[in-house]
Amino acid sequence: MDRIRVIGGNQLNGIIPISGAKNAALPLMIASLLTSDTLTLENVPHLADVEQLMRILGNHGVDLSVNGRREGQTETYSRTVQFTCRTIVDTVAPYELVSKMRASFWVIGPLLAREGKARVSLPGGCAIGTRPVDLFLESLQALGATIEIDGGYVEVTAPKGGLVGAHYTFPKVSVGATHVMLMAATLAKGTTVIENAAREPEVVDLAACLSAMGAKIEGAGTKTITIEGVSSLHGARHRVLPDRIETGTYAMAVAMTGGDVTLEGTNGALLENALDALRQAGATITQTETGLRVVRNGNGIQPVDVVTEPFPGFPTDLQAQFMALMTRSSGVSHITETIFENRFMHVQELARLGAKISLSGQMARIEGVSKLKGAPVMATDLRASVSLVIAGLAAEGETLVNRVYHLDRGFERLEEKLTRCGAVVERVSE
Ligand SMILES: CC(=O)N[C@H]1[C@@H](OP(=O)(O)OP(=O)(O)OC[C@H]2O[C@@H](n3ccc(=O)[nH]c3=O)[C@H](O)[C@@H]2O)O[C@H](CO)[C@@H](O)[C@@H]1O
Ligand SMILES: C=C(OP(=O)(O)O)C(=O)O
Repeated sequence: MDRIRVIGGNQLNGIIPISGAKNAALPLMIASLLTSDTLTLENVPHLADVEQLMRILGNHGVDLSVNGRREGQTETYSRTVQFTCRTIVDTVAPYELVSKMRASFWVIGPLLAREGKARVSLPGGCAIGTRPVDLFLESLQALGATIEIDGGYVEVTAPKGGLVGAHYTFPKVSVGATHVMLMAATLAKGTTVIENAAREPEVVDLAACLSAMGAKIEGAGTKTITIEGVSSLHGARHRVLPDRIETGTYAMAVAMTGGDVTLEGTNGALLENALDALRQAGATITQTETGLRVVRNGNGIQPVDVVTEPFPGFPTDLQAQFMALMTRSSGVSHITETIFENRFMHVQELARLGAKISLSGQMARIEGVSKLKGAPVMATDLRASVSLVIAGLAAEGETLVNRVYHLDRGFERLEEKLTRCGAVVERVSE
């Protein structure tokens, strides 16, 4: 199994191209199930989750055509991919495919809207909490669907005349359930109003793509989204927005090691809250014409308290990385996780490197230390894994990060991007 070896101590200097966002690409790809025309997506990142979703979509009848790399900028693997689903050949999403990745459950919305039925395995994904699907089911029921759970599968059926628009208030903000209700409502009869909708940039990106496909959507990016159902959607061309979590991750890596890096092709407006925290920690961050420049020279890392919240709050997907940074701060900081109940699996691994962290319920207290020392570590989820790479970049000696497949789910060419900026990071196969 592959591992990532990090030799700490080097600053980061140079350019890191930011890829298309995993968490936007996945729902955008799923939206291709809503039309018999071709949906062309540019800037699709080359990630294990994207490849897995391609297999899942193929199973439903989506034909794929991959058209090479984007031009003009520093080379990335991000590609233009055409998705064409002339007919849905199977409305079953089987356990073997869905259990590997939570977002694959989201096919339930388009399959239901277009075919009137779906049978989708309950999902898998990162081990960061229980992650129920009650909000998906409740919101689809609001559109008239009937739901049964059978043998680990959700069986969902639309009423005879198809889904019907409705007014639904999410009792809790859910990114995935907002994506799914949004997609389903585009083909429902009449008007749907989603209250307490997720406001994440990835929801806005999906709404923009659906609108380009002929959907009538207002309010994406606010708490209330209104959708006027249409009888069919058509093809479109859409560019996946830059990955704000990858952006924040590399910004935190630079804040950790010191140096001067431009995160190319990204936009600070996607993660203002996290950038504010980084500025308080001592980094200088400026938007330039080509991307986001992150500099930390001379000054140390200041302790900063953060609380994870739905957008526009501090993202839970940057919590582990920020904790890694705080392990080297010059004081005591607190990080409170409010989204997932079990997203502190990196704490004990950071402790292997010498971090001083104590947990009390959903709050971590981090006492900064003057040095970390490399060690073998293992993470159980994607963002926790990359937090260990960040810690390793500032640790003395060698850090070996096991279970690299987590990293491959969400970071395109991580070791290459870091190495080009002066880090010593390599993949070792055994
Ligand atoms: C592929 C993708 O985009 N994944 C992101 C998405 O996950 P995902 O869409 O799964 O996360 P949600 O926003 O749905 O989850 C937020 C909270 O709502 C709870 N919940 C959710 C659905 C439900 O039916 N019932 C319920 O109780 C969850 O357990 C969690 O406590 O948003 C999360 C929160 O920003 C991010 O960490 C993930 O990276
Ligand atoms: C938690 C994540 O992914 P998923 O929702 O697919 O588990 C993530 O991207 O950090």
